[in-house]
Amino acid sequence: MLDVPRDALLRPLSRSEVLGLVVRLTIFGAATYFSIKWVVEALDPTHKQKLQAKKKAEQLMKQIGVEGIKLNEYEMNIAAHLMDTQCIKVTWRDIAGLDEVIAELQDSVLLPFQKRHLFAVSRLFQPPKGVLLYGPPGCGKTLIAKATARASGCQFMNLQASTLTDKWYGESQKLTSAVFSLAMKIQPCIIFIDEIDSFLRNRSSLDHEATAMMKAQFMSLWDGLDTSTDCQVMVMGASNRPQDIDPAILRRMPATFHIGLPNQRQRHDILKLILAGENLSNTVNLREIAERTEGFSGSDLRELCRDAALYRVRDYVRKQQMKQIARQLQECDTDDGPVNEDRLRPVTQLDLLFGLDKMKESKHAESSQSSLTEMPLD
Ligand SMILES: Nc1ncnc2c1ncn2[C@@H]1O[C@H](COP(=O)(O)OP(=O)(O)OP(=O)(O)O)[C@@H](O)[C@H]1O
Repeated sequence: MLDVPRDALLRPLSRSEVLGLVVRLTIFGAATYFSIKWVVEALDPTHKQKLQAKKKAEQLMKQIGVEGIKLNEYEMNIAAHLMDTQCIKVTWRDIAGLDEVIAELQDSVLLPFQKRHLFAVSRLFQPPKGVLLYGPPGCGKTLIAKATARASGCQFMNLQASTLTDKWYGESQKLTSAVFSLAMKIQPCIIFIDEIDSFLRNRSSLDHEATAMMKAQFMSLWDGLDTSTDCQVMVMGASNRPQDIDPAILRRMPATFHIGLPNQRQRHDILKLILAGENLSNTVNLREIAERTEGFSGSDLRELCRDAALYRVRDYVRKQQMKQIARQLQECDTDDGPVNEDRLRPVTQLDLLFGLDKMKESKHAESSQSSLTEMPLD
């Protein structure tokens, strides 16, 4: 053991010794703090993701003109899901056959946002805090959400279920709370949740504790939007399976819009819009195609038209190949004109009918596959 003289232990420390001790303690404290921070960050698998989200969020916030607002780590994470509505290409004119839905949406959802001063006089005029777009896949829900975002002039937060659910224990709740606090900070804001059924589905006893808590918290924060009359935040959900949504959530979305499979008139309008600007032959009769596409969604119709348009490209390529072969056989020189004419023939009714048959076949195969997978195994 070190033999320290008793006097040295008992005498008071000099000023420089105290100063030296304080400096050493501060350096030790700082080194410990940064080492622990470094270890925690190294152990956190989401650290890199968080840094990227922060960078993206900062960039986005600048782009959408939100500056000078202080955000915490979780709000930064959520801010990465904001969309620059000026960059959204979809407008109302890109949606066919849904004029009634669009008019209703404009009156009940957009007007209160756009003419805030007129609506401020009464609580009855407040925009709905929840809107649900529901219907089969491929019928225009996402198109409508995008066009709403563009027309509203609001900030638009585009959330996927996984943004809030695929997180460490406890993180989901912090992120959920960040969704609402960020929306309040940057309001007016629409929080859009695609496939809201997979995110806020019927609560069951099988729910993980964290999921159940996150849902309860989401609802209570949502209710909180109602407490202030000048709050300009709205949740908009889209779903193919509204029957799977928790009834408590459905109650919070009083404005519902059914976007179903298009009827014959709507199919005609959609076909006209999709084929606008295409080189069509005089033989094309879109009424006939609309009549023969019962059960097709807007997205099926787009696929049909795409196939039809491709047939002429295929024909063009074949024709060019045939011409080339003929030239080689005749061994003639090139002054007969260029081999590559750059004009495609117009789309004909036959192309559309071929596209229709192909689409019907693939839909048939799809439905027989799904009926096979739905068959009980025993
Ligand atoms: N009413 C419509 N007018 C014009 N195009 C449409 C319409 N409905 C669907 N489409 C076409 O189908 C594509 C898919 O539509 P959209 O993504 O909006 O469907 P959705 O209902 O959101 O489907 P999902 O539920 O699978 O997300 C669109 O990009 C568009 O090309």
